[in-house]
Amino acid sequence: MPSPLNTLKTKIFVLEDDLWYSQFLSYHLSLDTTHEVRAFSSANEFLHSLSEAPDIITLDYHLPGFDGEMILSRILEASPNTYIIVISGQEDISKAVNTIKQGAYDYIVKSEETKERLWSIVEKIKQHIALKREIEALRKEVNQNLSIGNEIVGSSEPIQKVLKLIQKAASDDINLMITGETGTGKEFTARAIHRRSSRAKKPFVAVNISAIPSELLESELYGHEKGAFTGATNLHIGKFEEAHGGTLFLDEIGEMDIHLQCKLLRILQERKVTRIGANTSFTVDVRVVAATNLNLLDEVRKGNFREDLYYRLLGLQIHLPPLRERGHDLLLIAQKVLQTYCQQRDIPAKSLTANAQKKLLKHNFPGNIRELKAVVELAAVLSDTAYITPEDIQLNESQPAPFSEEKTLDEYIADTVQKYLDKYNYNVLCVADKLKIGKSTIYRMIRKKEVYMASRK
Ligand SMILES: Nc1ncnc2c1ncn2[C@@H]1O[C@H](COP(=O)(O)OP(=O)(O)OP(=O)(O)O)[C@@H](O)[C@H]1O
Repeated sequence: MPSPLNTLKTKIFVLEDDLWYSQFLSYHLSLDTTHEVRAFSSANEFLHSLSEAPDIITLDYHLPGFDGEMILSRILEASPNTYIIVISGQEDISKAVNTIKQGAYDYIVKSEETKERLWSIVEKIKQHIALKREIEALRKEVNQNLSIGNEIVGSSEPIQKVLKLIQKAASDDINLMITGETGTGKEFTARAIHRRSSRAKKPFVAVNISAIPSELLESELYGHEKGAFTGATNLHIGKFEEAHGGTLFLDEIGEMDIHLQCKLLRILQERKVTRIGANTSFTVDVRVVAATNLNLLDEVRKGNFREDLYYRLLGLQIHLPPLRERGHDLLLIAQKVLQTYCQQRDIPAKSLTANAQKKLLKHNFPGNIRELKAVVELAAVLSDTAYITPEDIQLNESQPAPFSEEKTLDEYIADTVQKYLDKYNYNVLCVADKLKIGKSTIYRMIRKKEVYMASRK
């Protein structure tokens, strides 16, 4: 069965002042019923019709009163995707070369063989066009599948903002800083961005800084030569080198030892890495995506994180909201996780009952998407039917919900003031204004150590 792409008509314009020859070409080209042929004897009328963007034009190069070169360039300007076949009464090799250099697809001299040559050129062009349309359709399909919204689902306002940033991050090569509580999907997001970036064909290398002892981190990141230190029995390629051309994801960057931060800053500035024990350095081209669940600016204030490194890494910042701030997105994610789980295990699809959904919505999910995923996957195992019921949902209720803790009113007030101080960079005047309280109240709370000028973790 012909593909729908191949059943589209091919629009062909014939520009020829010799009436007999024009009819000859048009008749011949119309023998294929998928061709839609239109003949022009006047260059003016022809030029006005270029907005119709024909697929193919046969161009008589020697129209009386018109310069063939000028018409050719007008066509290329007005309809750059049109294939132009120049037809000339005279054999002139240098003109043929020039027209093709200018952008014509082919050059035919009027002769006994014109009909056959024209036919085979048109067939070749049609194959090109079909291929182009197919590529275009595939590209659209791939882009749709790659649409970030298919992967990171959610319609809540915070997630819609995040999705916009992710799209920007994918189309630019700027460094990224992804922040958010544990399990909010920082690595998941970094991978999604990498897959959509110009570096997609190169590696994505993830390093969890907190999981590697400080004394090993340097060698892990930059590599070492054989014999560089006791125990270095083999050459070791560092993560920077491994990620060359691609993306290096530095998870929990806030946990990096302050001494190592200095070296990282230098490498990011110079883009050159020297393996431990080596005499020479080499250039690395990596996009660094740093992630943290700490308030890194706080760490800077406390002297735990270098300010210069902070700004070097910052680039574009994407903050992933916790699940409890994503409203009903939680259910969309749960359904997606469920669908993926069932597909991967080749088991019939399951869905959440209304009561199961309510139960999920009531839970606080301190472990965010990681916790939700574990809960939903376990529910899929426990459910014996096509439905997930509340009984299948096993929640770890030991974690208190944020406001379920019993506190005095003063403690709640102090908490609120602290949150505002953290949010507004410890600007007391601004916080006093926002909360409609006196600034002296805040200063008193600071003196009494009820609130702090840097957030307590
Ligand atoms: N939008 C999402 N849709 C489906 N699954 C997700 C999504 N975001 C994250 N996940 C899944 O949740 C789990 C945790 O995600 P990830 O490791 O990216 O979180 P994180 O913020 O980097 O966590 P941590 O701070 O602990 O390193 C992973 O299994 C990941 O596949």
